[in-house]
Amino acid sequence: MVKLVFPKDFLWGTATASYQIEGAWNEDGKGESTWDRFSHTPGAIYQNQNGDVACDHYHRYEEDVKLMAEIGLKAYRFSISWPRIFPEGRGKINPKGVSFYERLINKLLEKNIKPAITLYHWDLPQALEDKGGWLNRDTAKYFSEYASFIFYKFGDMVPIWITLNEPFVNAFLGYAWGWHAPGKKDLKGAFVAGHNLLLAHGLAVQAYKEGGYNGNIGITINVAAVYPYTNSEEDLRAVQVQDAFENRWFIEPIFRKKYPEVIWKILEKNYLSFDFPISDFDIISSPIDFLGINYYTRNIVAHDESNKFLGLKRIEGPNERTEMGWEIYPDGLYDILIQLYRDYKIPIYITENGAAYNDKLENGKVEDNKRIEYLREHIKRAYFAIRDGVDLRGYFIWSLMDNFEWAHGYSKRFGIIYVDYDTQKRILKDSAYFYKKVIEENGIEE
Ligand SMILES: CO[C@H](O)c1c[n+]2c([nH]1)[C@H](O)[C@@H](O)[C@H](O)[C@H]2CO
Repeated sequence: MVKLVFPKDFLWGTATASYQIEGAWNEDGKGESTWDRFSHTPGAIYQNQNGDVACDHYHRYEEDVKLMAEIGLKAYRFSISWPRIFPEGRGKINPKGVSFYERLINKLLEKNIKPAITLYHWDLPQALEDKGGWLNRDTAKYFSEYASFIFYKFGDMVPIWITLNEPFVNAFLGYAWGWHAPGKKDLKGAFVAGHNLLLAHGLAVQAYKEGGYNGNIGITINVAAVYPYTNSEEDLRAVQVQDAFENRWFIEPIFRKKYPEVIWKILEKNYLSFDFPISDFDIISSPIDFLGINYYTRNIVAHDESNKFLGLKRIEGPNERTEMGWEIYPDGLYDILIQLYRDYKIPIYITENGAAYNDKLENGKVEDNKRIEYLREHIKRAYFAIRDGVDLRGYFIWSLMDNFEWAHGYSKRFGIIYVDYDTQKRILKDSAYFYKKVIEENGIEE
């Protein structure tokens, strides 16, 4: 067996998000978030579950950091709950919220685990949503105020900063299709929300750079490698359109100061015009230090004129799928890494990769062999991408522990740590021991 050894300082981590693990939804002065409101709305979430308690990480963070150290993590990606810091989104600060994150960061540093902070992972202060949320351009300014405060408090303690998690998902699932908070259904509004999210990103990057902090800042984008159903001209064009919409819409403004032309033309054809000030793109394209990508699966697309927006349809792939119904396609990770590095020549972190399986706790163990296989195959593709020239800096498994999977509630388990929600007991799955070995050996058997 050939050993695939990663670069010496390659960062092995896991990822979580505040609303999905913290609980304490209205404790110690925290303000309501859009996800508190959305998950309290009957019918929004599987079995009307919510994140009120989640993994109770707010109270159990010390135990959780100990488990991270037991696995040997080099880094831990987590998000800060904006309304836990600014209950109303801006103005009054909640000192108990600041103290929680200060204690968490110090615990991580004590264990030599690098904190990687996501400033915003979708839990917007409800008070700002009440003023229009991401449809209101002022929210971008409020975000930069929030970010500036967080940088002021933790900027010299934290080496990796991510402004936003997946603006595409927040904008389109939250403002176009109604599947996520705030549950709106307006396609034009989703593009406006997406633009204001990018503006918020750019303002936060400017604040970070003006602060002279010594870490790195970037953004996390969800990406799925795209393949044609056939090699027909029409299907090849469908690939271009899908790639531009789902992968590049939030990347091109940062690196090229404009939205992908192919989509812009479709919007104009559908009478969706936007008067985004050109000066916004100078802010949005403030130079970042890395691109974070979340990769889970690929898309196969075919031309479909009955789809009046993008003119395409998705085709199910032939391979095995995870509990989310997502096709397992590790080569897609290699392909998207090669494509993105070819186009933007910027350091990349895989800020999320992982799989949901119907894990069973039996005799105190969780034998999640399918997840181990999923992780092994994707880690191998990460290695091959580095071998072939990609400046890949790190890999974060989604997720450290089972948690609240948005509209699916607790029905999908992504963790390498099993959470018994009745007792809040944590049990390392076999995949945690697999990952411990990968980290110890800084590599994997081919
Ligand atoms: C296509 O998957 C997306 O890129 C994606 C998958 N995931 C995500 N984004 C989010 O960043 C996480 O909060 C989810 O818990 C996680 C698992 O669903």
